[in-house]
Amino acid sequence: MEHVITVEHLSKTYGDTKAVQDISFSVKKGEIFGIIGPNGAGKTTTIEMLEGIRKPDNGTIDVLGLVPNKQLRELNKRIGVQFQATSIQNKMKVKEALDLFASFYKKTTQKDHLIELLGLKEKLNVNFEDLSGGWKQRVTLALATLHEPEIVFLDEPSMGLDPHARREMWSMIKLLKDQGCTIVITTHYMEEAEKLCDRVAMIYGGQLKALNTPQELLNEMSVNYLSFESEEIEYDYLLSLPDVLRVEQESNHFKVFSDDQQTTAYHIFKYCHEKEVTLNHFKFEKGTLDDLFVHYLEKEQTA
Ligand SMILES: Nc1ncnc2c1ncn2[C@@H]1O[C@H](COP(=O)(O)OP(=O)(O)OP(=O)(O)O)[C@@H](O)[C@H]1O
Repeated sequence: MEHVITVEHLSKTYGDTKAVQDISFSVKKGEIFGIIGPNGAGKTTTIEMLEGIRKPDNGTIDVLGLVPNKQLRELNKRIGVQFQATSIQNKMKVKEALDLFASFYKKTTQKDHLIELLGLKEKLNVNFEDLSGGWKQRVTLALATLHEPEIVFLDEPSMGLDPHARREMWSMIKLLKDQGCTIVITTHYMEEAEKLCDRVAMIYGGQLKALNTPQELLNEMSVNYLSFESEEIEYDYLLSLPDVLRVEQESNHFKVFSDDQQTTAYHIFKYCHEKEVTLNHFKFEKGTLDDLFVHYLEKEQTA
């Protein structure tokens, strides 16, 4: 598989803040690659170094055979960067914004196709300020892709969107992928990473903590759990059971993470039967990247 981005030992410090520390990864041609992590993890710093906007302190970056911060003009012909909605004039009509951005590039044969693809036709004469958040994001996505870039960089593209608009944004991004575009996206919405990305790099405190497909990450980490409510069962008892990795308790609601859910469930039911303890809403739950993330954060805090 061809790699379009290769990053080796990348670091960036602001004063005392180590924003990115010794990160290495590669992005494959045609994939949706997610950089995920909580606020302040180093996602924006990382993606902006790939875009050539920020200069790394250490390490190397190769994007389409170019060094981003040194060959920015060449790079900008081949990559697309989604601008923040705030960088577009409010009184500008959608059509005017598309025409303006198209004038920056030689190759903009995509314009009509994008209008069609992103469903922008009905909004062409609407002022940017009068669009909803979801439509604004569609427009900025179109502006980023007018020149048929090989890679598109999206920094938190569904930030502030309602769940419906967010799903629509995912469909748009998948359409771009279907056209052969490679997409690098930062997000702190774990559901977005799980549903949209082919592979995700999980960063926290500027460090790369994990890199894999969302499914493999979940498989590796045993984040499936038993969920139930009980007034009488004890946290320490649950934690003492064989195969149990950890237990989360919020008042009478328990999540029991186990290497062997069937055996753990058997022990819990047997105990409850013998002690006449009542369990409610017992379920076998599938873990999500959210659970994986909490797991990582807790590991960090106890380390
Ligand atoms: N220009 C800057 N000057 C000083 N510190 C900065 C600068 N940019 C980012 N930082 C700090 O570097 C760290 C990483 O920030 P960054 O914006 O890359 O993280 P992020 O994961 O994108 O977070 P968010 O989701 O909140 O934007 C944070 O501690 C942040 O405060």
